[in-house]
Amino acid sequence: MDATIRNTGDEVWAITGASGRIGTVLRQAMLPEVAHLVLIDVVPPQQLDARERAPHAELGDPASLRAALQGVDGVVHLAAVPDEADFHDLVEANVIGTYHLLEAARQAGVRRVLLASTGRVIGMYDVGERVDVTKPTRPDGLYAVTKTTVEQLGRLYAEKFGLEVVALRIGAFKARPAEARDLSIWVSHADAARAFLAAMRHEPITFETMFAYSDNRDGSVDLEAGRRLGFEPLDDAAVHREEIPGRPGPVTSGPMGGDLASPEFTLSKQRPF
Ligand SMILES: NC(=O)C1=CN([C@@H]2O[C@H](COP(=O)(O)OP(=O)(O)OC[C@H]3O[C@@H](n4cnc5c(N)ncnc54)[C@H](O)[C@@H]3O)[C@@H](O)[C@H]2O)C=CC1
Ligand SMILES: O=C(O)[C@H]1OC(=O)[C@H](O)[C@@H](O)[C@@H]1O
Repeated sequence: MDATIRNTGDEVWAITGASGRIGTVLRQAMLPEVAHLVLIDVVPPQQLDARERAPHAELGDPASLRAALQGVDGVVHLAAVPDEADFHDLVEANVIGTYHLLEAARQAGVRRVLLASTGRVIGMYDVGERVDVTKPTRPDGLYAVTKTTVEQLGRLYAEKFGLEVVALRIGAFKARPAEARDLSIWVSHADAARAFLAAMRHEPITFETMFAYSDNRDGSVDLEAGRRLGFEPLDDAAVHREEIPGRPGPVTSGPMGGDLASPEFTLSKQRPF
């Protein structure tokens, strides 16, 4: 099977969660690559370029998503509750919201959808284990459970309905690594942009899963799945080790999810019943 990099210059892409941390960075990286960008967020995106539009749409309203996705070739789906929270809220935004997004994309004739997953879907593996995308998920909390479902919704929409879907398991997205755990899970802004652009351009795609991490020398996820799609990360958290308060070494024991994998963290976010 010959791999090709698609020329996307005349395409229209949409970003959900466009006003958020990752959305703001991807918006800048993607605008030069396409004809138009459609920005979807409950927080209105600021300072629209002439080639950007921001229709009112939200995850809870599938008809609004379908209208916003008319004429769109590719979607980057970032909008979510992005961390541990009450399970009911996580399911509504991340599971039902992603179902609405995928179904709206199918109805609107979108070709490709990139889904934001997280490294926390493998957060119960011990640091030091080498994890590739073929290993079973071991979510470190209820947020991560909803993201494993996001991945499986993507697989279903690819295999049953013919959408091209890539699930990107994003690491800790920060301008610079800020704590010991980041030495293994950091993804720089530039590498995140490289990951999403590669996933959008590569063909052919049916359903793929990849890690969107920087090339951290202390990392323990296998980046080969992304490399096969053309993602070449260029940054390494260890280069910035001296800038991290306390100049820590890499974490050498415990779950990859760190403190986020503790029972207390998850329980503290749940509405009691
Ligand atoms: N920041 C990180 O280090 C990581 C993020 N991720 C995932 O990447 C994605 C983006 O994360 P961030 O940019 O950090 O989050 P963020 O919270 O900064 O941005 C999310 C955006 O989605 C919007 N949004 C939320 N609910 C919405 C709804 N119902 N309808 C429309 N828009 C809605 C919010 O207004 C916000 O602007 C999330 O799916 C998150 O789970 C995964 C791994 C690491
Ligand atoms: O594992 C982590 O630290 C990251 O995982 C995520 O999925 C979260 O969205 C992000 O806020 C965390 O920083």
